[in-house]
Amino acid sequence: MKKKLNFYFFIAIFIAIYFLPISVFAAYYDNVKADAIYKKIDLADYVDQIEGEKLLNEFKRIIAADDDIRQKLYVRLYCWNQPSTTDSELASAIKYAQQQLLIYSVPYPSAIHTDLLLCLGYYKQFSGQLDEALDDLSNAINNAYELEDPRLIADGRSIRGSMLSYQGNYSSALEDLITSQQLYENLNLTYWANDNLSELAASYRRFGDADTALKYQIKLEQVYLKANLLMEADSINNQIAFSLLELGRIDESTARFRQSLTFWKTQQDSVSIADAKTNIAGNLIKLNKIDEALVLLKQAEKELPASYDGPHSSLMLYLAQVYLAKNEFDKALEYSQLASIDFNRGGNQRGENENIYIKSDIYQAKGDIDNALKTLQKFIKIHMSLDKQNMSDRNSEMQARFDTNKIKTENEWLIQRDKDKEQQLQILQRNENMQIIIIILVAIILMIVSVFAYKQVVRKQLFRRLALTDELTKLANRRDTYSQGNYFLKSSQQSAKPFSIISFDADHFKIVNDTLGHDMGDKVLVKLAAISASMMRDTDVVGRVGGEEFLILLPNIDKTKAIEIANRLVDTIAKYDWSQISPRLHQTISAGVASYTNEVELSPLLLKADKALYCAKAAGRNCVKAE
Ligand SMILES: Nc1nc2c(ncn2[C@@H]2O[C@H](COP(=O)(O)OP(=O)(O)OP(=O)(O)O)[C@@H](O)[C@H]2O)c(=O)[nH]1
Repeated sequence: MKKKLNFYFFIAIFIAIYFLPISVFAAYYDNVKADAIYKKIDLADYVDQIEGEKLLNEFKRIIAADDDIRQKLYVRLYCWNQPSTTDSELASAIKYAQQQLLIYSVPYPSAIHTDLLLCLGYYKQFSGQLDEALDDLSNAINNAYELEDPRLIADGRSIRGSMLSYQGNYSSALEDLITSQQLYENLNLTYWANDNLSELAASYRRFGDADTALKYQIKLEQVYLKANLLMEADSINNQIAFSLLELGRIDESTARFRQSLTFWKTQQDSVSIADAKTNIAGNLIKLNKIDEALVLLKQAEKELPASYDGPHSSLMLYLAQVYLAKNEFDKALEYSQLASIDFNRGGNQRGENENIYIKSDIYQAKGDIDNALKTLQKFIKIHMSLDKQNMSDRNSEMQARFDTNKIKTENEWLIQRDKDKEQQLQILQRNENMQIIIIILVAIILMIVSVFAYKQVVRKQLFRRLALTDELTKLANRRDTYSQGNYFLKSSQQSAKPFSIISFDADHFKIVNDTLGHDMGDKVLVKLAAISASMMRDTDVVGRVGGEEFLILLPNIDKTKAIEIANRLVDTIAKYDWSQISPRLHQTISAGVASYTNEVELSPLLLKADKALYCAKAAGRNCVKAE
């Protein structure tokens, strides 16, 4: 029993020590994997949205619930990777960002809070909440500067720059986009540097510098095609088409829009197909192919959701133009009104002014001179203010171009600060790794020590057993038998329960040795031991106390019962088929029984048993006598 307990104890220690490093290892491995996934998502290093979602789910699955740092990274990634095509998707994306902002409001500012604020502003601009979006983005950028976090500054200024550029606020847009461009390049974030460059190029185009835009765009298209980034390549292909259009190269522009239509047909993306058809139709209108344009626009109208206010505003404007050309003035006016809604929602002043101009044409064609004049006056007013802004933008653009040295110095300082922080983080990470290695080493040492300790205990137990066992018969030896006999005697003294012993001895054993040899004599002794041990209870002790003398200890057995047991043993041995050992062998034993009366020690009881055994021998052997 004790032996078993020891064994289980060591097994338990072994398992604990064995599994401790395994769990530490598993956690460490998961973290390494999670960090690699994070990097992949952060660098946009995946083929499409589906792969992106899979990566995000895998990241969530493997990070531990109590891993605060990675859980925060998950919230940030999740915020940016929500679906945002429809109005309801946009609303739920905004809601998620707002809820998380409340959760992570302390400490302020923090990287997660800043990133969530950027995320919120990003979605708000697409849902038409332009002023709020600008506030959120600007606050986030201020926080990013306070945190001296160049990546967040770059993200914030890139998003704000794109938004301002779309709205026609070129000077601020260029300042933002040039800053973010340098930061992305310094941080070696190639994907985002290219993405930002495409916005920068679009800004030049909108600003009237389509040549510069085209130069950047053609280069970018090569980069994307080489990297097999087909979505990005298509996006830049569209930008190139717009630049070509602005440069009056309408056929080349149309060919590129058609190329985009083919691409989206293979992708079976109905919204993007509708967008491509709208763009082609816009070019067809310029070529006066009105009917052809109308077919495409009607197809697009069925698929393009109004929440896509950019492409949708163009669709509405083109439909207004087409119906004007077809002299269907009411319809033209209706679409012009819808275009106004889109342009105002997206804050696109340039677009809205173009729409106002067309509206004035519609009124004029309708013969409504009053409204035609009013609308035209409105157009001139806005046009002049835009022109003024354009002038100031041009000055600012010059300034922005000359200011790049200042921006560069500021950015370099930021990057250096970021590198310092990165170094500190690496040191911390190294320390963490060291701790894990130490835990593993200590566990291995403990494992080795416990294996040795276990072996030592097993060996000790073996020695103990050998010291108390008779080598030939494997019975308890004389020392052990007497020691256990003393113990039973003491128990009987205390409990007043009976205790008996049987001393037995092989009859004429000398003759067996002399005639059959000592080896055969040994076999007889082993058999006698086996027969007697098999006939006793587990609580009895059978020991070999001399050459061919044995002693049986019978706790809780009185004299009558002991005599009965002794007789049964003598009979069994006498009846045993000894010819199995040697043909003419017939072995018997004589036994003496003694029971505890009031002996203080074992020796008087042994003496009594020996006396009885002597009597049995004297009585002719093969019998039992009791004292
Ligand atoms: N084979 C073998 N013989 C042993 C061993 N120990 C003692 N003996 C022998 O046992 C014999 C004991 O002989 P005795 O004491 O004369 O008694 P006996 O011949 O059995 O005659 P009774 O006891 O009077 O019936 C001796 O010949 C011992 O050598 C042993 O371990 N192996």
